Amino acid sequence: MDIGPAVNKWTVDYLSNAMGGTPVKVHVSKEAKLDFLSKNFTYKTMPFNKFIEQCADCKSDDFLYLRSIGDDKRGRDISHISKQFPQIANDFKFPSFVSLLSEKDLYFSSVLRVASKELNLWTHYDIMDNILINVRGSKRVTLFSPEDIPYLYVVGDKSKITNIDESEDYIREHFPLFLKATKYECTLDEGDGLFIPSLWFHNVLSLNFTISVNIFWKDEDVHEFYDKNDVYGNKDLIPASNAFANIDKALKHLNSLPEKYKHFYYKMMINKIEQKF
Ligand SMILES: O=C(O)CCC(=O)C(=O)O
Ligand SMILES: [Fe+2]
Repeated sequence: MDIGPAVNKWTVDYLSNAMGGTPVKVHVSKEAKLDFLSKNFTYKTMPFNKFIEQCADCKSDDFLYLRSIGDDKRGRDISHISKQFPQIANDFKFPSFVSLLSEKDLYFSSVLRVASKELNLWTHYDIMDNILINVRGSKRVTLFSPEDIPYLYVVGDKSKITNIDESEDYIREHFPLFLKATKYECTLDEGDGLFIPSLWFHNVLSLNFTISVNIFWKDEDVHEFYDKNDVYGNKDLIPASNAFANIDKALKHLNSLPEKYKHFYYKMMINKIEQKF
C-alpha cells in the first residue's frame, strides 16, 4: 500500500527525536510470548525516546510492546495517532477508504503498535473490522476463522494457547483439539496491510523490531450495539455481553445440583443452542 513517507522515515532515531520524552504506557516482559493467564508482563510508563531505543535493542533483557491508547481526565480513551502522536502522524497516509468511513461515522480508532523482535501477542478476536498496516520490520500474522472456536480453548476474548508454535506432541498432550484448527498465515512486510475481519482470531509475531498502525472501524449493521465504554474495539456487543452474563447466571444455578443432574442440564443447554444452527 502507499502509506506515505513513514515507511522510510520512521527510523528509531527520527521517532526518538520527533517524540522526545512524551510518556507512553507499555507492556514489559521477560518473556517474548505474552501470557494473559500467568500475567508474565507488567505495564510501565516510559518516555517515548527511551522506550523506542530499548524496544529496538535486541540485547535488551526485556521485551517491550506499545499499543497506543488515548487518555483524558476520566482515564483511558480511544487511540487516534493524530492526537497521541501529532509530531509524526502526518508521515503516515491513511488508506483512502478511511475518509468514506469517517463520513459515515464508522471510523473508530488508529493505533500505533511498536514491538520488540520476537514479541508474540496472544491469539484474540476484536469486535471491529480492522486493517493492520505494517510500517517497519515484518510480522507474521496467523488467523483462525470464528468457526474454529471449539478448537481454540477460548477464555473471554483470548485463547489459552500462548504458543501456537509448540511441537505437535505438546499440543496433542495439552490442547488436542487445537490440531483441528486451520491456520491462515501470512507475513506482513513494510507497506503491507492486512484486513482482519471482526470476530476472526489472530496471533501476531514480530519477526524483528516492528512498527505498525492499525485502524478499527464499525459495522453499520450493528452500530447501535457497540459498548460506549469500549476504548480498544474489543468489547462484545451489548446484546452478546448480556447473553454471556445470563449464561454465567444459568451455570451458577446449576451448580447447586448434584453432578448427575448438572451434567444432564449442561447437555440440555448445549442442545438448545445447537438447535439454533
Ligand atoms: O500487530 C500487533 O501487535 C497486534 C495487532 C492486532 O491485534 C490488531 O491489529 O487487532
Ligand atoms: Fe487485535
